[in-house]
Amino acid sequence: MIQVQNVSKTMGNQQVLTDITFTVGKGTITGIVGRNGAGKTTLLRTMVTVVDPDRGTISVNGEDVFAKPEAKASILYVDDSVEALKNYSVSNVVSLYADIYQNFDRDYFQELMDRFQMPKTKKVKHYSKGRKALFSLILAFAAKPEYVLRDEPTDGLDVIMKKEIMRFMLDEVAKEEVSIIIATHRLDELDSLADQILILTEGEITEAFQLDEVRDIYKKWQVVYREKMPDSLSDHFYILQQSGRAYTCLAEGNLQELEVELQKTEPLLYEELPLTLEDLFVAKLGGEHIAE
Ligand SMILES: Nc1ncnc2c1ncn2[C@@H]1O[C@H](COP(=O)(O)OP(=O)(O)OP(=O)(O)O)[C@@H](O)[C@H]1O
Repeated sequence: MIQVQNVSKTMGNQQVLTDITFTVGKGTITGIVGRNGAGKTTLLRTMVTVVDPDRGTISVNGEDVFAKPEAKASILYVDDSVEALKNYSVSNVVSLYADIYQNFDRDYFQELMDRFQMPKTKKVKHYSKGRKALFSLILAFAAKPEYVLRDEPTDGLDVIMKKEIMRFMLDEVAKEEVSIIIATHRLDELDSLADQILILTEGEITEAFQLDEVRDIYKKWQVVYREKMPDSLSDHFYILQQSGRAYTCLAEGNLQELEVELQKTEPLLYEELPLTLEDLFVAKLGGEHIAE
């Protein structure tokens, strides 16, 4: 388990992180979502001790990462270092990783390279942008860490590569019990992926959700009426979108009771729609979009 407790950091004269507290369990995906400049990268860099917090503690499996540097051996921060190694050959990068990470598993590395049909190129620079992103993750997971920190995992990638990268991370969590912390400005990327979402706004966690809890509390329906939606309902439903007499709305609370109320109003039709994170945050934050 990673425990971040009351972490604050000022850089220059700017308060970049304020009293950050959260926990990351084993085999889970945590999304840290925030706009540009919210402090996501600084938070990840603090977790791997590249940045020293002014206050607060970070521990991994009960050990303070600043007091006991070996405690951070189980965390791997995937940054753009593959870009810096682009002139190296693939085999040199693998040797470098095997030297740095004690648990680096060459067989697993090869298995992943084969699974993703990575081209048999000599130098890293011959990989496309998408392949470089995949290669970074293959290296990271082959190092067998317990926790992987990934900043903007799909920035600048095409839709197919994005899906491939996200599915890869989900597979690793399911099969290898690794935990992943993803910092992103895109909430939609985390749909049906994250277990926990932390919203970072100007260095503060302003919302924190466990997704399985949230999905028990909210439901999204599309409802069509002959006339307009009765006022008795509009008090309990957050209207995400209205097109003529068709409403896309979010219900919060006792969902069974609310569905009975909905049926009583005799809509022409109503159907449940899949709930997205974006719906939730638009509703919860009063219409303010977080994702871009
Ligand atoms: N070394 C530094 N000195 C002074 N200010 C810094 C330093 N590093 C970061 N900052 C400031 O801290 C704030 C948070 O930056 P950070 O890169 O952590 O945000 P972010 O959420 O990752 O943003 P992005 O999505 O744009 O990468 C920004 O306003 C940035 O200018």
